[in-house]
This record gives sequence, structure tokens and C-alpha cells, in this order.
Amino acid sequence: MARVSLRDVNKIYRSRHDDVHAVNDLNLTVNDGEFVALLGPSGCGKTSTLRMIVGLEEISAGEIHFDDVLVNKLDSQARNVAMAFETYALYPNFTIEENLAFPLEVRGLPAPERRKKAREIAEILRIDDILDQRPGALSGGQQQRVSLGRALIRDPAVFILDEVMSHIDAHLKFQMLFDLKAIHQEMKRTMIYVTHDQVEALALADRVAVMSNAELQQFGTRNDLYHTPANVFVADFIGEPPTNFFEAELFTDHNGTVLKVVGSDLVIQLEPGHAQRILRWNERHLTVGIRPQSLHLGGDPALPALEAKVAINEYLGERSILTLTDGTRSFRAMVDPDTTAQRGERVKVHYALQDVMVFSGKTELIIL
Ligand SMILES: Nc1ncnc2c1ncn2[C@@H]1O[C@H](COP(=O)(O)OP(=O)(O)OP(=O)(O)O)[C@@H](O)[C@H]1O
Repeated sequence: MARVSLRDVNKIYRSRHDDVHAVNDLNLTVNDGEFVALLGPSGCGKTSTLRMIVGLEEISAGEIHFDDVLVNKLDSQARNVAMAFETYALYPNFTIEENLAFPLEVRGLPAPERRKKAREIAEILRIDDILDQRPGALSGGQQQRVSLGRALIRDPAVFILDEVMSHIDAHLKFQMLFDLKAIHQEMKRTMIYVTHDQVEALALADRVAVMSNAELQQFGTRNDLYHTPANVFVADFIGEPPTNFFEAELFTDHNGTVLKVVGSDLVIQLEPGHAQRILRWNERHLTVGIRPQSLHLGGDPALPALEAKVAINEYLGERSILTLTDGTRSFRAMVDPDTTAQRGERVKVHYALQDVMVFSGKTELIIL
């Protein structure tokens, strides 16, 4: 096991025409035995980061340490990292046990030891009943587990998974998420999981590093990311359906300080303490975020509300999503699936003051 620390890590791909700064001053520490997800949209620098950790890509600047050892110049073998990909070709003519034990055979371990380790890992992965079969006879999920087992059997210090589920169907994905979590709990390896899918990242990881545009946006637990996103990007990227954003201006009158949505009659109330903090920020133009989950139809009438017309009532089984509009601004509320609100109907959706997120209009950083 190992603690993995990235200090001011940069990756610049140089070419004759153009340099691509794929990772910019990345600082990140994954604790010993921790499960961390690297999450971000395509092209944000996840794979480059991962390849530098594994030792498949040169580090342009900065340092990577495994515990206290600087690994910049060490190759993958010497770093003792294992990497699992989505497609991990198994040897079709080998049994599952032989497939699992193969990395140990390469290392020259004697047969009885290989057999013992293969059985141990198979038990953790719940494939101990198919050890005599060949890959062709297995389901996709079983094959995936065998390939994970083959990576894990080397007992790596760090275990890296690159988009291992991007093409797996939803049902199998659910099972795999469960399996991976169980493997981590059982083996307590340092694991780094790369994905563009927030559901996977939030379900699996102890902490999630959200990247965008070559930079780390926030590194925290799912609670941190959901309730105190560092900026507009994280508030938008984390959570489904995405956060409603409103461009707003700060106004103070005899009722206190409120946020008036630009180009609309919508007004968003603020807690008095929050209003003070925003006033100190000295910015009039702000971005307000309210999650669809924080807007309640038929909520406590004492709470402030946004009033708008229903544009779409989308039934999704366990919930419905209302798209509301006041003519100029559209936003969404997640409501009870029994909601019968019809298109064109005027409704009020209530919110609690603590659920209002306010971001700087200039830097997009969170203010509260
Ligand atoms: N070998 C390379 N040469 C030049 N540019 C590269 C190379 N590899 C990646 N890039 C560029 O670096 C940036 C980051 O790519 P990277 O693959 O690290 O992102 P990513 O978040 O993993 O994306 P994806 O999920 O699509 O793989 C992108 O602009 C990409 O085009």
C-alpha cells in the first residue's frame, strides 16, 4: 500500500505546431488505502494524470511521491502499480485459475503458491466456483471480475482503474460498483478510479477529485462536493439533474437584502447573515445556484418561493422533474412522481434559505 502525492504536477505535450497544457499545477494526496476517483469531462486531463502516476507518461514538471519515495524517474514495474482497463483480454485457452495466476507465473512464483493466491483472490471476487472454466464460458461481468483479479493478484501498492465501466450496461454496472467497493473494503488497497461519470465516482470513492480544463477544481467527499461546491463548475457538474443557475443582482430595501434575477421578476431571498457576507464581498452581479432537489412543490408556505408556469412535467418513475418558466428564465424542480401539475399551470416552489448557493459573478468561486 502507498500514499500517492502529486506536487505541482504538470503535463505539457509539445509538438511543432502547438503545446497542449494537459495538466496544470496539480496538487493531490491520496492516502494509504484510500479510494479516490478522478472525475471530469472528456479532455480535462484525467488520463494524463493517471498515466503520470502509473509511469507511462513523463512528468513535465512537479513531483510524484509514493509514500516518501520520489517516483518521477521510476518505471511502472518499480512503482508497483497495477492498472485495469475496461477491456482486459483474458487468455482464451487458459482456465480462469491459470488466467488469474499468470502474473505470478511471470514472476516465477512456485505453482502451489500461485494456486493458493489465485484461490484467495477468486474468493474475494466471488469467482471461486468457476476456476476450472475458460473465459469463453463466462458472462461479461464474470470476465470483468477475472481481469480485475489478474491485476490485483500482483498485490500492487496502488491499483488504478481507467474508465472500466464506460461501456457496461446499467444493470451490470450496478453489480460492478458493488464488487469494486467490496474489493476495496476487503483488500484496503490505495485505489484511483478514473471516470467521467459522477454516479460511479460518488458511489465508489472516499473522496473525489473534480478536474476541468487541466486543473483540479475541488477535492472532497461527496458531501463536500454536493453541499459546498467550490465553484460554478463543480455545482453544475455534480448532481443530477444539474443545478439551476440564475444571474442575479443584489438589492437592499426595507425588507432586507435580496437577489433579483436579471431579466426576470424572480426574487431570491437570503438569510440575513448570508446577506451580510455577500455585501462584504463587494460584488453586485452574482450567480445564484439552487438545486432542483431543493425546490419543493407544496412546501412549507412560510418558506420563500419562486413562482412560475409549468412548461414540462416529466415523469421518471420514482420522481418527476418539472421544468418551470417565468417567460424568460427556465429552471427545474424535482418533485413527487404523483404531481399532476399540467403545462401552463402556475405553481410555487419553496426553498430553504440555507439551500441557496451564491457564487461570484466574476471568478465563479463560491461565496456561500
Ligand atoms: N499524446 C498526446 N499528445 C498531444 N496532446 C494530448 C496527448 N494526450 C492527450 N492530449 C491532450 O491533452 C488534453 C487532456 O487529455 P486527457 O486524455 O488527459 O484528458 P481526459 O480527461 O482523460 O479525456 P478523456 O476522458 O477523453 O480521455 C486533451 O486536450 C488531449 O487532446
